[in-house]
Formats: sequence, structure tokens, C-alpha cells
Amino acid sequence: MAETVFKYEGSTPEQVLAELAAKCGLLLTEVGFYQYLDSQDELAHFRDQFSFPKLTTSPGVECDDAENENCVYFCGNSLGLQPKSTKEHVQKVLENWEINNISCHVMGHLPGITCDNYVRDGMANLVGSSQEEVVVMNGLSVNLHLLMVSFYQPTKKRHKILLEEHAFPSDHYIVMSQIQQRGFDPEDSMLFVKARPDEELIHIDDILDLIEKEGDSIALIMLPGVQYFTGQVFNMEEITAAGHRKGCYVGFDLAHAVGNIELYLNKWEVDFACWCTYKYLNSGPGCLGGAFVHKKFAKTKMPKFLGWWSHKESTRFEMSNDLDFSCGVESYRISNPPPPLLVACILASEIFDQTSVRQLREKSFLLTGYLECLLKHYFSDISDSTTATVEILTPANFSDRGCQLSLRFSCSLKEVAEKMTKKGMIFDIRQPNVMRVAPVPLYCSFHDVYRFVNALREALST
Ligand SMILES: Cc1ncc(COP(=O)(O)O)c(C=O)c1O
Ligand SMILES: Nc1c(O)cccc1C(=O)C[C@H](N)C(=O)O
Repeated sequence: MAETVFKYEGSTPEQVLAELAAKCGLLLTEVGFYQYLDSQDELAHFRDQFSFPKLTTSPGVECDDAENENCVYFCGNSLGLQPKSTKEHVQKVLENWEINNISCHVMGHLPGITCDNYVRDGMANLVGSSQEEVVVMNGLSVNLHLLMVSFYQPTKKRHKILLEEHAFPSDHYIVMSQIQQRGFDPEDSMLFVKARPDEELIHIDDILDLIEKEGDSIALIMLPGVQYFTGQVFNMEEITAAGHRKGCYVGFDLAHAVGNIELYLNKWEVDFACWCTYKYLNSGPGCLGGAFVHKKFAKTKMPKFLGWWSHKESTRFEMSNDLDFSCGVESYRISNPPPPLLVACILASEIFDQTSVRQLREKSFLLTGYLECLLKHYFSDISDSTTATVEILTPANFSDRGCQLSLRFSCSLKEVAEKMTKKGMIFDIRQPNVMRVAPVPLYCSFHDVYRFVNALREALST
């Protein structure tokens, strides 16, 4: 766990980039500057480990660019790129099944019975926990439900779940249905923390005040680590401490946080967390989810849904129907794990073993900072060269954001998005009018940012 001081502590990306540009005698907007930044990037080699979408084959692209064969991929906050090694290893797992048939459960490339154990160390590093505190299983939404069976224990007095007003739809529905399932009314039991009028971001003080004020009636606090729409980071340590002071359980949805920001779930005493692995961890669409339960609950008897995989491995196959619980989060496993999916998670986490989230954050400081500076330079005012302004909704403070920037345009986004897509820019739109762009430090370059901003300039030019 990195406890050292962050390399750029006390500076803003804008300051650091301006100093670097001055040192090179370049303007921030010059070609030479992105070339300089890419030449200094110690993580640049990771890009070669991923399959990049090609201009010639990516849907919607109509662009013949002699200098670039790849698209600019800024959608890793939704679906990570495919590591080049995935195909071959999935193939090996399939061959193990083909050749060893029933014995593939216990032998060969990634034996079924133990395959999920191989990912636990890597996952634990990513979330700041010990390996006994994490498992990989099911999908994110399913895992949230399973953990809420334990961590949402409503009583007449304490029945509320605190969540954000604009939570990701799945989280909203999960909370709503859990409340209904326990015989309570979502109208009374869903407690929303809201942004202030005409604001997009939520003030941490408003969360803490709400916990202080309503804490005695809150059974569970369920918030994201990084908000999917705005890219805002929530201070998980403070929220957890505030929740615990009031006797609430505290859990986080880390879909947009894992592999994006540094996490110390064990140290922060978070009760539980769930995430998906197909965004920043690059395991593939709909691949398995991760779950964390703090080790303080390793021996606590809590209500939970059970299956044969909740039973200790050493006696599981005695088939006695005499439940001998696995410890802690392992006991939440219900079904046997799928090796073809696990192998993709293992490979994805192995890529992270070759670096650290701290190192990625240091690159991200400059990479997303560079995007921010160029956007501000070209699009903060309507000028002779641009027809629209671009407002960055994501917090300006580096520690309050991951790599994603969410952009609101003063013009219709539809036309802009069409033009950008034709040029090979890959990003997404979230209604009503926000474009999300995530320069993922693991595989994106400063050149990508330069190309993206140039494409945007063309799309918005007068
Ligand atoms: C914040 C958040 N929660 C939940 C989900 C749903 O995840 P899944 O479909 O893997 O259950 C997603 C992504 O789709 C998400 O971004
Ligand atoms: N999983 C997705 C899918 O199958 C289709 C479209 C989008 C997704 C996503 O994961 C969306 C993502 N969670 C988001 O932040 O919006």
C-alpha cells in the first residue's frame, strides 16, 4: 500500500504542465509538447499490451488518416480495451475443458474449483485489502444485492438507505427493491443526498451533515467511490467514519473507482464494496464482479444467501448438507466459478501487477490535466474559432476526480458527436447533454488527447 507523498502534491496539473512547457520552450498547444510528454511517459509501453480499435473497422468511423491507424479510445470508463493476451488464455482454458473434460475442474490451465483464488491477490492490491477480504463472482448488481442481504437489516427505527439522488439506475433499483423486499416503503426509506440547486457535484459537507442529522434512522449508506456521470470522487474514508459514528453500515459501489483511483478499503474500515471488472480492469463485457467484506466481519454471523460454494472447500464435496462456512467474504460465493471468465480477470489484474495505481495516477494527473488545459484554452469562451463553449462538470481538484472528464456543451451534442465519431473518436454520451471522456492512463497517450481536442475544434469550428 502506497503511503508515500504523491509526486505532484500541492500543485495543480495546470501549474505542472505550464512549468514543463516552459522548460521545453514550447506552448501547451504545440505538437512538440504532446510529443515531449509521450517521450517522458514511463508507462507508454503498456499501450502495446492492448488491442486498439482501428479507424478502418470501428463502427461509425469514416476517416482515412494516413498518419493514424487507431481510433482515440476514451471509453475505458465504460468498457476497457481487450488485452492482447486474453484470447490466447481463454483459448487455453477452453482446451483444458476440451481435452481434460470432467478433470478440468481439478487440473490443467486454471482448474475450475480453485480458479478464483488466483485473482484475489491482484484484486486485493487494487482495493487496498488483504486477499481474504475479496472475491470475484457474479456481476456487480448481483453482488450488491447479496451483500445487502447482510448489511441492510432494517428495523422500525433504523430503516433508511442513504444514496445519491442521481445514482446509477441499477443501484437505485437495487436499493428500492431491497427496501420493498424487507416490507418497507421506498418513499420513506430511500434517503437521497442531492447536489445543491443549479449545481452538479455533491458537497461532501452535505453528505456528512445528512449523516449527522438522520444517522439514527439510517441502516445503510450506499454511495459510489467515483460518480459515473460527473466523475466526482467521494471521500470514502470520511463518509465511512461519519456513518460508523452513527451506527450505520457503509458500503460503496466501486464500478468507476477500481483501477482508476487509489483505494484503501481495509484501512478506511469500509464495511463492504462491490465493483465490476470490465471498465478500468479490462476483463471484457459483462465479466465478473468483485466484492470486498472487511475482515472484522470474518466470524460474524450475518443473514446471507447460501449455496454450496459458501461451504469450506476442504469439506464441500462430502455433500453432507451440514454447512461448514467458509470465512468472511468467501462465504458469499454461491455458485462454482467460471474459468473462461476468471482467466480474463486474472490477466487483467496481472497487467496492474506490473505497475501500481499510484503510478497510473501520476500519469493521469498530467494526461487528464493536459486534456483539461486544452479544453479550457480552446472552448471556455465562444471566440472567432469556436461556435460553442464546453463546460467541465468534473471537479477541478485532482484528488476529487479520477481520469474521466464530463463535458457539457452549449450547443446540441448530437451533431458534434456524429462528426467526432466519423473522425474515429470514441467516447460516450449520457443524457441529457453530457459527453464523458476518459483518457485511461494505462493505455492512452498525450497524442490521443491532442487528436481528440483537434477533432473537437474541427467539429465546433465556425
Ligand atoms: C455505478 C454502476 N453501478 C452498477 C452498474 C451495473 O453493473 P452490472 O451490469 O455489471 O451489474 C454499473 C455499470 O453498468 C455502474 O457504472
Ligand atoms: N455495461 C454496459 C452495457 O452492457 C451497455 C452500455 C453501457 C454499459 C456500462 O457499463 C455503462 C457504465 N456503467 C456507465 O457508467 O454508464
